[in-house]
Amino acid sequence: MTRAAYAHQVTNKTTHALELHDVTKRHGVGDTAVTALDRVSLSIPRGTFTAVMGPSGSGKSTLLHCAAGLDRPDSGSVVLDGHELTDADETALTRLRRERMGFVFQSFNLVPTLTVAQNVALPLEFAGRRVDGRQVRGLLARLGLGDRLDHRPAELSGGQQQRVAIARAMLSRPAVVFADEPTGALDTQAARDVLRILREAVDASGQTIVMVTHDPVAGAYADAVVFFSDGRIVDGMTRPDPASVAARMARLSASVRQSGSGPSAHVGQGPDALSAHVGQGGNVPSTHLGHGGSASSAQVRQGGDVR
Ligand SMILES: Nc1ncnc2c1ncn2[C@@H]1O[C@H](COP(=O)(O)OP(=O)(O)OP(=O)(O)O)[C@@H](O)[C@H]1O
Repeated sequence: MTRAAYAHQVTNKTTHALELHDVTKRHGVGDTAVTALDRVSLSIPRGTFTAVMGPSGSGKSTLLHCAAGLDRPDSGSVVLDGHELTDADETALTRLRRERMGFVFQSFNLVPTLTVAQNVALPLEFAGRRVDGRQVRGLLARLGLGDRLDHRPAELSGGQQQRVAIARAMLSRPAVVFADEPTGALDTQAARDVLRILREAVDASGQTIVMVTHDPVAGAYADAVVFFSDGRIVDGMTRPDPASVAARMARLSASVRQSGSGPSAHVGQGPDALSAHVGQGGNVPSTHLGHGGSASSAQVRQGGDVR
């Protein structure tokens, strides 16, 4: 490794949990090929909560898959917790996922035959690490499941099952928790409980969370929202509130409907080469959002618009 590359990794370790540089991912081949991510750059500071939003088909899931090493970009680089994923072989990726990432899915993905406590301990056991029963019980108690340790998933409500999945994702204090529509299958109250828990994990424990969601209320629990359209980051918002997020989403969806697919669906100021810098001021590291290219850049200030 060159000295510059080493310096980059060290810097990255102290500031950003996740960085995507100029990531492009195409699905399919020939005439039917789709560019799901188009030179996307994104830096997520440690201890922050980022929501990824955008119309259906805009590339959110592909982003999550590339960021978690579940899918390989065609070009560009992904660095998670200081580790370059794009160079890693499958064994190394599996280890990185087990040791440094947590996952929360819409459908909970709990093992039905295991108890709550066993489900939570499972990733650590897979990783061959010691499971501290006290830590498992303490975490579940904090998530309001202290009296459900020996229940099976089928004996829990949807919201309770998702809280188990969150405990499972967070037990090992991973560098990043990826949440894919974590409230999609929940009623309003259970969804709020889950979002509050995610928020608290960031505020109290410094957890880094990247969450894909369609729900403006969910997006508003994040520190920053990154808006996708046509495989590009086209907008960003810090200190989001549900009404502003809903308005941006409506604008994006209308723009996509008007223009169909293609670069004209791009929302934002300036030409195709848009980058948005989402900053929080002071010493808080900023989330840098960019779409590759050279021409224009934009700043999102606290709670403000891209300019
Ligand atoms: N395996 C695949 N083969 C071919 N095309 C794909 C594949 N996966 C995704 N795509 C296409 O890539 C684009 C981005 O898809 P992606 O699932 O990332 O979008 P999304 O924003 O997560 O959508 P949704 O909100 O509907 O889940 C879409 O046009 C989709 O049809």
